[in-house]
Amino acid sequence: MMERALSIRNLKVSYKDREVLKGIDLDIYKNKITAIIGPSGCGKSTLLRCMNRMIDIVEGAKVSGEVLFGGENIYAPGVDPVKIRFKIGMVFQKPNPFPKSIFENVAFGLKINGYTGDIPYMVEKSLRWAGLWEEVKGRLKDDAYVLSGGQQQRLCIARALALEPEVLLLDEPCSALDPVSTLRIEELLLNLKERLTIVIVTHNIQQAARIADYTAFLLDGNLVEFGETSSMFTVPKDKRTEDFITGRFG
Ligand SMILES: Nc1ncnc2c1ncn2[C@@H]1O[C@H](COP(=O)(O)OP(=O)(O)OP(=O)(O)O)[C@@H](O)[C@H]1O
Repeated sequence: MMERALSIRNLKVSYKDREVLKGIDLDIYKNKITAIIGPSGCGKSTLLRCMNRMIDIVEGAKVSGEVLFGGENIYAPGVDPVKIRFKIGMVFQKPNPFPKSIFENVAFGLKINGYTGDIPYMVEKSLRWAGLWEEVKGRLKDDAYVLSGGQQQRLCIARALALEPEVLLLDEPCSALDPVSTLRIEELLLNLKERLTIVIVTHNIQQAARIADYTAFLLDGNLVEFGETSSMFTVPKDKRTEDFITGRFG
């Protein structure tokens, strides 16, 4: 049987009194790319934010159910969400480098984490993993904002990778990027899955088809269908999945 990086069990989320995730059960397999797709407002970002307790910082959000990581529920009492986020990293829609140098952006997490090893080595390694090293090696002291949008997004990926996470969550990481930068990120994710597990929220069906091993289709807070991308996109089990992936709604 395939190993799971995360197991989500009966996950429910409400904002104030409105339930937006209505009991999700979903397994995220190790060293695979899982895409979460569905129409706007169906709960994709909310589900992703539950996977590393980023949801904790959303005001008014109430979570019930379990997210098992290494056999332990990350919502159990006493679990430190900060530690969880080191192991389950996240990259957002809009590239959000810190107002610091390229080097310091990648080194930041290591420093606040009290890392005592070789920081320059880790910075180089992370930038290589993120496919950015060759482009920035001569200007590590430059401000991160001099980089293009696509490079900034790869820098944010490098920043997350520096902490050697087991899982990387990406919330529409390419939606602010041009097609060439988008393809570079996709290529990068395909290479990265050898090292870690990837979950990506995307509004781009073609992107899911290109890179995801598994796809989860959400609709109105429910998981309608989950399975191998290749079979879901050729023979969807549910009529609603078929309608969505053929562009009839959403
Ligand atoms: N902080 C919040 N407070 C109240 N309601 C929220 C909050 N965040 C999201 N919602 C609502 O919860 C529902 C699910 O939102 P979510 O962002 O998870 O969906 P999504 O599928 O990622 O949407 P999109 O594709 O448009 O980003 C939506 O109806 C949204 O308006």
